[in-house]
Amino acid sequence: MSLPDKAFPVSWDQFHRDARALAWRVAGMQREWRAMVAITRGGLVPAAIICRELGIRMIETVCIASYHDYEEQGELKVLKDVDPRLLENEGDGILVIDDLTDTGKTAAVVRAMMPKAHFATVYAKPKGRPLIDTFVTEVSQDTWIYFPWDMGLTYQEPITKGHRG
Ligand SMILES: O=P(O)(O)OC[C@H]1O[C@H](OP(=O)(O)OP(=O)(O)O)[C@H](O)[C@@H]1O
Ligand code: HPA
Ligand SMILES: [Mg+2]
Repeated sequence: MSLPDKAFPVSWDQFHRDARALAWRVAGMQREWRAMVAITRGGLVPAAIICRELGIRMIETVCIASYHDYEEQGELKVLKDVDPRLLENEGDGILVIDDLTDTGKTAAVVRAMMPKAHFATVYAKPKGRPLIDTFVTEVSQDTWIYFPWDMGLTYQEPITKGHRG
């Protein structure tokens, strides 16, 4: 696996704030949503925060698996489709949530199922941006976002070493 040029680590607290900021943006549209669709697995976390803020109680998933490393994404497999009732009117009135869009491939697969759905992600990279409607923070394409559920507390070397005498 090649290493990313830049790292963007996100704490739980920051993720909660950013997901809430996304909820504020979507709330500003003043639309009634028929349902929320979370793109698993990463979309489950912001979906839980945003459905609470927007009062949405009909939550569905679209389950997608892909092999990922920093630069390459393997083939995408849809493991579970959305309920066919949500596909009515090309997905109009459906709010689709994911943690981020990177190359835009995941969003494109789901967009093909529901072309009129509203796509919202917490973070976006430039290639994925055209595939989604609303996001909070953009990071450069050569940045890897480290989510809090993928991290743990570890010892950090001092920035300047050699203080032990
Ligand atoms: O725009 P893309 O290049 O398609 O990348 C974005 C997708 O990649 C990550 O999911 P991943 O496939 O790693 O699976 P996970 O959500 O189960 O962790 C992320 O949660 C997005 O769904
Ligand atoms: N971080 C975590 N998962 C990802 C990313 C990222 O920057 N891009 C695609 N999947
Ligand atoms: Mg994902």
